[in-house]
Amino acid sequence: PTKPPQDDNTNLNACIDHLLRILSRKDKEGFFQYPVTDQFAPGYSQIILRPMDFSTMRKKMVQDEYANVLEFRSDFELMCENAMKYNRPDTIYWQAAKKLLATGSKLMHKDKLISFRRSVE
Ligand SMILES: CC(=O)c1cc(-c2ccccn2)c2ncccn12
Repeated sequence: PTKPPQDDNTNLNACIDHLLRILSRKDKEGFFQYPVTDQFAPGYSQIILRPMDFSTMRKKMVQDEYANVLEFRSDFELMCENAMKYNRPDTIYWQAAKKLLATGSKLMHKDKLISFRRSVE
């Protein structure tokens, strides 16, 4: 008999947890693990209106706030884009964000997500 469909987020959260582990492991300096504070980054909260970081993504996952992987990917892209907006291109933060974004785009490429989705159905 086929497995009954799990209407909870078990499969989705397992997939997001897997992606979170891979992506946050790339952030060796720990720049993206927690919310950026104004004391580290003067004026940050005035410039970046939608802050995002790995700990917030994990919290959203646990609270079942992601309906699919694309919503998770949007938060990941927002986190990288925030860093490339607030910081100048010659900073370690900007360069780390660009590198991380490239890794995430390859990992969560649309075609990959479609074939993965078909494999778990
Ligand atoms: C991600 C980011 O923009 C960032 C992280 C940090 C950060 C993250 C952890 C410890 C210290 N700084 C930061 N500091 C100054 C300016 C920007 N940042």
